[in-house]
Amino acid sequence: MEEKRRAGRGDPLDVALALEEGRDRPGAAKAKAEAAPHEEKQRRANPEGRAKPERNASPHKHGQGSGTAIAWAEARRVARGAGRRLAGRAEELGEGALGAALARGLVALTDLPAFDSSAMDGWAVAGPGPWRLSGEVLAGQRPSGRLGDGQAVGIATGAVLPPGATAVLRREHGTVERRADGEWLRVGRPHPAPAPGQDVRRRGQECRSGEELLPAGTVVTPAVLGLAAAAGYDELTVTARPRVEVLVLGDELLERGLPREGRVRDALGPMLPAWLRALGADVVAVRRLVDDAEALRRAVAGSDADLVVTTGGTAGGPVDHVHPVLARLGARLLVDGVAVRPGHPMLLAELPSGPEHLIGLPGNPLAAVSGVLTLVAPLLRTLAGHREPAPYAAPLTADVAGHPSDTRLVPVVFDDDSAARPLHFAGPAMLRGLAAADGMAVIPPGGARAGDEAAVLDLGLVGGPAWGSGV
Ligand SMILES: Nc1nc2c(c(=O)[nH]1)N[C@H]1C(S)=C(S)[C@@H](COP(=O)(O)OP(=O)(O)OC[C@H]3O[C@@H](n4cnc5c(N)ncnc54)[C@H](O)[C@@H]3O)O[C@H]1N2
Ligand code: MOO
Repeated sequence: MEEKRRAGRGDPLDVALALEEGRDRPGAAKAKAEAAPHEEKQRRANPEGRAKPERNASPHKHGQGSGTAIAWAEARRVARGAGRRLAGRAEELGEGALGAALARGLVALTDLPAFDSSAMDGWAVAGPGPWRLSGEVLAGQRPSGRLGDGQAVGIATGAVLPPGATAVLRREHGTVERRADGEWLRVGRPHPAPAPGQDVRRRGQECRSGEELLPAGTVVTPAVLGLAAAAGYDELTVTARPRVEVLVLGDELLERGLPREGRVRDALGPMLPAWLRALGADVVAVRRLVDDAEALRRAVAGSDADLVVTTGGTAGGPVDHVHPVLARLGARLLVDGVAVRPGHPMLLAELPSGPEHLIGLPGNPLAAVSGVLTLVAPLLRTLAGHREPAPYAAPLTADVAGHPSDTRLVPVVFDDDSAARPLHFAGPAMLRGLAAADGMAVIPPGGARAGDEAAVLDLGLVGGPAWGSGV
């Protein structure tokens, strides 16, 4: 009871800091789970799930308990609905297409297999044995003629079945006898005679020409490349990759060497581009900017990307320039703060000119990742034409303390039974938990108990398979 009251009254930042120091408080989680409304319940109670009215960017402080934060699930919906699928374009069939989404369904350009062929090395036979044996047909060759009943020809796996052949006898199931009148093939004991059609791959077994093999929106994986090649494609029509520019803000950031004199290494510059590519983006530039409003304004206004992602400067500190710059650019804030920990100062803005959207990720590295999962991934999926991944849930192995009113995203690893074990070192400024994690569990306001099913966001495969462009 005491725990419950403490948690209910606690400053949200206190809770975040307690977690950052690894002082998870399972008791508080239990108590609050009973007291606080579950986000999903709130959503059901408001099935419309409408976004808060959009606001023009204001130069004033945001994301610091100003009351503008929207629920986590709502923020994802707003981000998903903020853009439109980009146009399709032809892409050579190869690694360059990996990670893009098919703009049209993949329709077979041929029957597969394209012809009747042998599934085994052995002999193509016609009718019942013994068979008089002559010649051989290898993969890629045309058979020289028709087989009559009682005739056989040597055949390799994948070779065209000669017309008239009724079955294939595997090499290990037959014996060849040399006689004065030629070579004769018999079924070797104890094997049965091949049934009609045995070990024959029939034309069209896998698909008929014109059949849809994969729907539009399928992400191009290595397997899709293989299937498309088999089905006759030299290029694919894929949805263009959203062009994304990353602006890393912060005078305190170092590109190399050890942290020193109050400065820290930039952890986001090396992390975000690969992550964004895995989400289907074409990362056109990563720029580090000093904390200067005019430099930021020029960089945003001058960008020709579809989406600009900034890191840092989202809060209300003395050199946090993102809000004022958006206000100067006449941006509309679609999301200005999200009820999620970490990451609550994240924002999504629509710009009147230049890049269509800007997503401001908080500077704390795990908070930035929370912004990637909450705003960037849903928007990129829409722009890139990716389908929504199937959600999945896993039981938690331990109680997880909740925030009184916000969703928490907590790094977890799957154990041998596919249960999710919450990791320590999950404070907003930490990456140690995340780097060891398989996913991020979504902990509703109030927390969750051991055994509760928690939704888990995949990390390597955020929002779909992680096939980057490789560049
Ligand atoms: N008075 C308040 N202050 C803060 C609040 C609040 O509610 N009231 N919220 C805190 C939270 S939560 C977050 S998250 C941060 C978000 O701040 P910004 O987006 O403005 O980020 P910065 O101030 O620029 O940086 C925060 C922190 O992260 C470090 N950082 C920034 N960029 C990087 C990078 N690329 N690699 C590694 N580390 C980075 C930076 O040095 C700071 O330590 O605001 C809190 N403050
Ligand atoms: O809690 Mo902040 O949003 O560090 O991430």
